[in-house]
Amino acid sequence: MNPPVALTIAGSDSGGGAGIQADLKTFAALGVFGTSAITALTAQNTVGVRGVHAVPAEFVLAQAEAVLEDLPVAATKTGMLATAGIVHAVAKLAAAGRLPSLVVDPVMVASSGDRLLEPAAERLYVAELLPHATVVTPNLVEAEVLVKGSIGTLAEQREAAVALGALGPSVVVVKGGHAVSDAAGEAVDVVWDGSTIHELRAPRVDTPNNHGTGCTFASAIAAGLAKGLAVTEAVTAAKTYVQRAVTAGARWSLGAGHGPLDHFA
Ligand SMILES: Nc1ncnc2c1ncn2[C@@H]1O[C@H](COP(=O)(O)OP(=O)(O)O)[C@@H](O)[C@H]1O
Ligand SMILES: Cc1ncc(COP(=O)(O)OP(=O)(O)O)c(N)n1
Repeated sequence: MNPPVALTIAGSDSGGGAGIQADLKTFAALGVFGTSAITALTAQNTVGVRGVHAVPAEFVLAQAEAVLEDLPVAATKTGMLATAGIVHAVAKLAAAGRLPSLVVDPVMVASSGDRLLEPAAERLYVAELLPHATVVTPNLVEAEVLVKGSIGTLAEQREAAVALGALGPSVVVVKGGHAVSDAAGEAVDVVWDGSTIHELRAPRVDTPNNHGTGCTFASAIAAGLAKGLAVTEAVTAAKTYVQRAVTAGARWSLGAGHGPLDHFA
């Protein structure tokens, strides 16, 4: 029997911890056949991003269309989209109904602090891409940019999730890997499912090896959707998967900075 197929539209992380590399490892670990459209090459390691070489938007589309016209893609995930041109092109594809079960991880800045998205592209997420998302998964900083407000408490994280829901996605997850003041010892993600809010909590793993957590979480959601899970089930399963990968990756010592997760734990 054929495996389910998922497509990731994201950037390459030469260090292997985040981006396309994390997405494809996640898909494979979860029994999903992964395909990709690469938006940018990054010269990156666990310490930081040394350079970004964006792919022209037309060639990102050419990759996605080559995959979509041949393979039975059941779920899609976007990560680093790099430029306003690429966000616009991907949004047009989504608006045409070509990107099934779309998980949008609005990657803006790496954990090292390096920018991964042109500032001019931020407003296009709101205006063009989020209305077509099945799930959007901003971290706290990305949620602050998208809702134009600051998030310092769990109550504000919840308010941001509701505000993002008004922008069009079916489900919103405001991730709490970057702690808020009243979530001591836990990584708390706030989920708005279209009508109600709930929290996904897990013990915060004390480790520097957290590079690629966001990419891994969003791809795990896409993998769950490709396998036919309901959206909130896919989100819950992704939280369990990322917790396992962070916990196992904490045993590793790869690189001098923020090391990768163990996707095959
Ligand atoms: N140290 C940690 N321990 C446990 N879970 C974590 C940790 N860091 C991040 N997570 C989880 O990983 C997922 C990605 O979150 P986050 O790190 O906020 O995203 P991003 O990588 O986009 O900044 C979330 O489910 C979050 O709760
Ligand atoms: C090519 C590329 N894409 C995305 C990221 C960011 O990864 P993410 O998992 O969102 O977060 P950090 O671990 O970097 O905080 C990246 N670094 N490179």
